[in-house]
Formats: sequence, C-alpha cells, structure tokens
Amino acid sequence: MIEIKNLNHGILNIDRATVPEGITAVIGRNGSGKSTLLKIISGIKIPDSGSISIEGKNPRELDTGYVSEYPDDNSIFGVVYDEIASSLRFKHADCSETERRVKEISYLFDISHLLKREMRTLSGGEKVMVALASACADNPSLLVIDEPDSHLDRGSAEVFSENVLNTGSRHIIVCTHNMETASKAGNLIFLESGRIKYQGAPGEIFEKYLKSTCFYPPLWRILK
Ligand SMILES: Nc1ncnc2c1ncn2[C@@H]1O[C@H](COP(=O)(O)OP(=O)(O)OP(=O)(O)O)[C@@H](O)[C@H]1O
Repeated sequence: MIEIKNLNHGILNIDRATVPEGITAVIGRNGSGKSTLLKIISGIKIPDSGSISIEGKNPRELDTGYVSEYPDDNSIFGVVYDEIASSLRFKHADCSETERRVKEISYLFDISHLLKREMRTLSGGEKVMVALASACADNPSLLVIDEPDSHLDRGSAEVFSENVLNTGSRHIIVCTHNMETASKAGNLIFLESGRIKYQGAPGEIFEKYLKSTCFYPPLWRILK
C-alpha cells in the first residue's frame, strides 16, 4: 500500500490518499501533475512538504524500476546489452545469471535482435522497449512508468500490456493518455490541477464521472 499525507510539491497538493497494491493508472490533462507524482512515488524527487510511504518505507528504500516519458533520459550505457544488464550488475549478480536474465527479458520484450546495438542508434519506441526491459530485469517491487505508449506501435504496446503489466511487481504505477491501457488497471487515479479528483476501479470512475468527457475509453463507446 502507498500512503500519501499532506503532499505539496509544485502543482501537487494531495491531503491524503491510499493507493492499493497492483496496477494503478494515473490519468489527467496535460500539466495536471502526473509526471511530478510519478517522480515523487519513485523517489526521484523529494516532496517540498508532506510524506509518502510505500509498505511503510521511504520510496528511496525500495528497489524501483523507473521509465521516463523521454526515451533519451532512460539510458546510462552505450550498448543495449549493458543497459539491460545494469541493474543486475549494480547488485553484483553472478555473470552467468545476468546473461541468462538479459536474454530472457529481451526475448519477452521482443528486442533480442537489438542487444548488440548502440543506444544512440535506436528509434524512440525501441529505446522505450529497452528501458522497460531494463527496469524489469531485476524484478523490482515498485515499477513506475511514465507514458510508455506514446512511442509504441500496436505490437509493442501489446508486449507492454502482456509482459510489463504482468511482471509481478507489487506496485506498478503507469501514467498514460491511452484510456484503453488505463481501463485495464486495477486502480485509477484522475488528477486535476495537482489534486486527486477521483480514485477507484476504472469501471466505476469512467462510468460515474468521466462518461461525457474525452477521457472515456473510445472502445467502450463502441462496445457498450
Ligand atoms: N521543474 C519544473 N519547474 C517548474 N514547473 C514545473 C517543473 N516541472 C513541472 N512543472 C510544471 O508542473 C505542472 C505539472 O507538470 P507535470 O509534468 O507533472 O504534468 P503532466 O500531468 O505529467 O503533464 P503531461 O501530460 O503534459 O506530461 C506543469 O504545469 C509543469 O509546467
């Protein structure tokens, strides 16, 4: 469980919120504070005031995988293999175990053919897939992903839904402008001007509060 109390940071102003385990999608208009919230949950930013705890711990005490919305912000190393292996190497994992895991996760993410490539030569979507594989390689207990789908084609978006969202991380927080992705989460947070306006099961939030807005999943209008 993630507990937020009296959080103030930039546009964010959240008195009290409890985020359950599982997959949470964060949605809202441009500039509503989604990325800021994700950076605070992942421990990248320390809030100006207030507190956030995850399973009773400070975010920086958790093993976390974070994927930025900007593909070029995600990589440290020059070659794809080294990038995906980095979290395992930082933990001094055994070389053969590192190699096994890099190959396994690359296969799952359908990027085995990229392992020897230089990061700078990849497309935006390829960089996102490498960043997702790298973030998931060490099975983090918290996975925070900022707008993965804006760079992904349909096939890669499916790989994302099937593999990233089923990594087994205890908490997965995904910010997205894709309402079909959001509708598949277990929990939905709707941010407005830095405040949590709605939170709950996507079915309930979309039907009850967002039906007449552009946030309602387009597919639902056809199917329902
Ligand atoms: N470092 C910063 N300095 C000043 N203002 C900032 C900074 N970072 C973000 N902001 C402002 O805070 C607000 C929230 O930004 P944030 O990136 O969290 O929004 P967002 O909901 O993720 O937007 P988008 O959907 O466009 O990515 C915006 O008005 C933004 O301009």
